[in-house]
Amino acid sequence: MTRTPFIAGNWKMNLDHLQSIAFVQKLAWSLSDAKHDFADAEVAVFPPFTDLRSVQSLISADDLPLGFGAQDLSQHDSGAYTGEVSGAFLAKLDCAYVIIGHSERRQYHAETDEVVNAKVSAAHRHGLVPVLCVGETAEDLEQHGASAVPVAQLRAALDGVDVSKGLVVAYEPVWAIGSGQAATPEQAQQVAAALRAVLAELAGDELAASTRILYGGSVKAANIASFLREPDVDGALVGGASLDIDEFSSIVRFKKHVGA
Ligand SMILES: O=C[C@H](O)COP(=O)(O)O
Repeated sequence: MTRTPFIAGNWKMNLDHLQSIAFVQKLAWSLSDAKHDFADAEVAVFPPFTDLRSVQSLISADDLPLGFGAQDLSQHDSGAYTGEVSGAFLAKLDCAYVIIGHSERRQYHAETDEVVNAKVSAAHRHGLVPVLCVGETAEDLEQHGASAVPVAQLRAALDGVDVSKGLVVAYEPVWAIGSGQAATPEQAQQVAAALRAVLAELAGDELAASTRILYGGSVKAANIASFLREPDVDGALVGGASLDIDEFSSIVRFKKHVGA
């Protein structure tokens, strides 16, 4: 089973819609450099909602080799939910992916496992592939080890969910996000393997073997190769470094062939 490596750039709350146009143009130019072969990696950016229309137009008009998605969606499809954005609207904008359950949503917006679960279903209703984030805090790590909380979050998020409708999992230890202190590749592998075992239990070996599991948390050009060498790590969800075109391009250029 071959899994195409996936490098995802989560811009978080950075770059307005005008900046996003210049950024995507420069990024596409940087990635088109023929000296570097990145053809085996799928690359996607996750801009703020307000940039999506601009990014969509640019990617489609210039046929750029970039995917894109949103950073969140509502668990509801429409109605009196002021400030929320429906998966239906994201699908209309050609989003392929949507990040769900990022630790910043869990922490600052009180998103529970139940809400995350409802959002995964909402994404599937609209044909979007969830990039489902799970990860332990420093306290969790100390008290329960690395895998327990991410595994529990994955089980809760997928309760009643048909994984065959599409899924990417992102393992992001909370303490590694934006800290400059990435997890070790060994820890990323250990947790990714535990997550894949849960996927096998819930959805069968074939789906587990074809589902991509990313690592996220202080990924940069200097450490991406060490993560991608691990057999169960299929790419990265990149935050800060995705806002630096040279750095992000260098990350993308580390390609990897997973499986056989
Ligand atoms: O979604 C991305 C993660 O939160 C990682 O962020 P970071 O690369 O800035 O540590």
